[in-house]
Amino acid sequence: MIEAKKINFSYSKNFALKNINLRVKNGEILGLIGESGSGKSTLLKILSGLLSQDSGQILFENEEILKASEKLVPGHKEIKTVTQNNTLFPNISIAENIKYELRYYQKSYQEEKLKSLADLVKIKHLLSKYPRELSGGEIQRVLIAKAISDEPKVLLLDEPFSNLDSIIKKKILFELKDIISKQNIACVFVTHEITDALGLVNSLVILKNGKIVQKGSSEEIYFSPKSEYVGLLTSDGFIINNVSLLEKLHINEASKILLRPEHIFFKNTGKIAARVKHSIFKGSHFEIWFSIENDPDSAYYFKSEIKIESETAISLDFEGYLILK
Ligand SMILES: Nc1ncnc2c1ncn2[C@@H]1O[C@H](COP(=O)(O)OP(=O)(O)OP(=O)(O)O)[C@@H](O)[C@H]1O
Repeated sequence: MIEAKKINFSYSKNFALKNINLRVKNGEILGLIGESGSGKSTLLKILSGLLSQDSGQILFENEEILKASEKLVPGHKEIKTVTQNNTLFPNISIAENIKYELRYYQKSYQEEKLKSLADLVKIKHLLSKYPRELSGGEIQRVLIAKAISDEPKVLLLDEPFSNLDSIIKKKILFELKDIISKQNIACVFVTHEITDALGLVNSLVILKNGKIVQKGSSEEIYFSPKSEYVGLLTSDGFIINNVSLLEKLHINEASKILLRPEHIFFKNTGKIAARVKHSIFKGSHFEIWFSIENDPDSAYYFKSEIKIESETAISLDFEGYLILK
């Protein structure tokens, strides 16, 4: 288990992490989400022992770990981090790069482990190549294999899947979740792609300007965002807080709502008159962008199985939108 207690840290006057408390149990994944510059990577560096907090503690298996400034070699051997940076040795093969992590084990174990890791992240065909011969996504898969090779107790993932194709990414995410649960690893997963995180994590922490603004399960965060910031971070959506517009939309019970595409229904008998502006082909569906008839500057979209021509007059209903405080 890894835990952060009352962590404070600042680089300068411009940015600070403030009173960060979080805990990740063994076998669980905590998703760390926040806009660019909110402090996700900084927090990960503190958790991994690469950066020293100004105050507060990091506990690993209930014991405080030394700060980076208190150690000869920063970091912790049971805590592995994967970032987007290529940290492979350039002049040895991919197989040798991975086996380097396993250098204290017998040769037969190294070979066996290499084979199972290569199967897992689909890099069998790359083992004899050199890092310079690999694409960005292939390097990321090798880095993941390296990080989990020595079965760490804590795995910190800083957007390590950003270069992967969607199908292989999903496959690796599911398999990684399985490994984390079977090997009882505590994992913190930083991502911009909230859709990657929602189904993967056991809990989510949302950061804004170095502060935790909401914690909870994916469902809690998605269905009960405490603020505009959290609501818009977790999915596409529109904030409506203009009273006269809310009235025009027949929404009387709130002064601010989050309207997501899934809350908008195309109905012949809908209460709201709208006009289609664009139909954008998205493969599995069309994004139908429209404006409200009596507010021509408004721009919202819903998902539709069929294309609807621009300038078509349609009627809509809004159901299930979230009321924001
Ligand atoms: N070494 C540094 N020295 C000074 N300021 C820094 C340093 N590293 C990061 N910062 C600043 O600290 C803030 C938080 O940066 P951090 O990289 O933790 O954000 P992030 O949430 O991971 O962002 P992103 O999603 O863009 O990677 C930013 O304002 C950044 O400019």
